[in-house]
Amino acid sequence: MFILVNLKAYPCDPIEVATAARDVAEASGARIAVSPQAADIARVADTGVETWAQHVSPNAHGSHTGSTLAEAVADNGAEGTLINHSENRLKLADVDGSVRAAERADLETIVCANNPAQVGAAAALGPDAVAVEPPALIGGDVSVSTADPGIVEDAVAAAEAVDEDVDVFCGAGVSTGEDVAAAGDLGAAGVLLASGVAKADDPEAVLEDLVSGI
Ligand SMILES: O=C(CO)COP(=O)(O)O
Repeated sequence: MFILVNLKAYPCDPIEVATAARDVAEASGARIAVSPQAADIARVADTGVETWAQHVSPNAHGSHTGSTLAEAVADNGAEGTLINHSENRLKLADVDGSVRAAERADLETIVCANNPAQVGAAAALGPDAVAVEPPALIGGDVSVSTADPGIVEDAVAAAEAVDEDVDVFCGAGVSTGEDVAAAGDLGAAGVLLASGVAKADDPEAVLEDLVSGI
């Protein structure tokens, strides 16, 4: 199970989370990555933790003010990128363009989707993985794997029907090792989470609990 911590725009210390994630990953052998604000990618990557961007734009080099260039995040240490999110919704054509931009820059890709139908559409674009995250459960206390296990199973089936090589992650409300174990039992290859770590008083303790569920 891959644990990807999306820091969104939370007011946490990205370096504190990154060093905790690095240490827990090293001690446990688990794969843990941190996805900070774009401006923090280089210093988060400097800690040695696996670092992901939260977004890349569909465009390549050129006259694109305000874009987040895939090549730029890769040059600054990102190894992968999230694409699309319930909180940053893209048109399908832009999801496609961002997956292609990430491929050009050798970034691994996870496309986020709200439901199994979107998972199928996203899987057709050939990312490395898709993540199903029901918007109503994002930021809540109950994990998707407990509140709506069927949506995870349906997402796994939807992706498999389109492309067996596309992994499925789940996210929303994940905060414990039990949540991670339940997600794995439902067929997820990893979890995407945010508030459980970004808002924690002790991010390292939460990460240690999370890896106990792998
Ligand atoms: O949106 C999410 C990760 O991308 C999930 O957020 P929470 O873990 O805060 O529910």
